[in-house]
Amino acid sequence: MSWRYADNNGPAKWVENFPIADGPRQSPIDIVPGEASYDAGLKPLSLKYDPSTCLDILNNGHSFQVTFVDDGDNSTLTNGPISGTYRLKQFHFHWGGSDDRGSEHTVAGTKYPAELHLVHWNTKYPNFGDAASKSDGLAVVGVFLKIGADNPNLQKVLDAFDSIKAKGKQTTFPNFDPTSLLPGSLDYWTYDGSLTTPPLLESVTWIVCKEPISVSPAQMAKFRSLLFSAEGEPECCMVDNYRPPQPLKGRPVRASFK
Ligand SMILES: NS(=O)(=O)c1cc(F)cc(F)c1
Ligand SMILES: [Zn+2]
Repeated sequence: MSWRYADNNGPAKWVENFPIADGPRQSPIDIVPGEASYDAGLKPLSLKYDPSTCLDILNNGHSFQVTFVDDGDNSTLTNGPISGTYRLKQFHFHWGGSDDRGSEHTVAGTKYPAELHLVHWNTKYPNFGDAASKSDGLAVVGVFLKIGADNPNLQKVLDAFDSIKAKGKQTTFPNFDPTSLLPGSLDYWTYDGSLTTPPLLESVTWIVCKEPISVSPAQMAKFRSLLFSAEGEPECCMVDNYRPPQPLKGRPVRASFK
């Protein structure tokens, strides 16, 4: 099914082919800080990434993603709200057609221009695909991007865009350290949710960082230079590739900080 983000194939239509879109633990959500409950039992996040596991960068037609070798425990997430070890599989972003929108999660209704997702899978399962179908299979760390100073670490990713402009294009992307994209504080909110794109599987422990990282207006323009379309197809700019907030349906949102 060729889902996208336009009126005819976007988030409001996904339920036709993916009925879980109306499920009990869908993502993203609007995070209301005043309604989150501080949980002193939540541990700090332990993110330990090995740049040598960074493999390539790909335009998959919905976003671009940087993919990692995940055949060992070289790049992992432990502690935080999760138990066990989760391996980094890929990271990708969601962004808007202008700086007033683009993030998937919102904070008391505030939209950020973009949101980074670092996707990890639970090593109690044999691989990512299997984990993605389990209620405790995935853990995604979300980081908001806020307009401000140029971000030199992000620029390394943007510099690869000329090679992956169209859907299906891929190029090698060695030795990138995703730690360089994390904010100074790893204070976070956490709740049980889902993939925010089809198949919308309800297998994600969401870990959303309170502190954003910076992105400059020129860097945001670079995000918008990618295409949803493949070579030879009519050019369609890759923008507004975000799902809006979904009903909380009674789920608790916990904060790791006061
Ligand atoms: N956008 S997201 O992080 O929820 C996500 C991650 C993933 F690995 C696959 C998906 F289809 C969606
Ligand atoms: Zn995502």
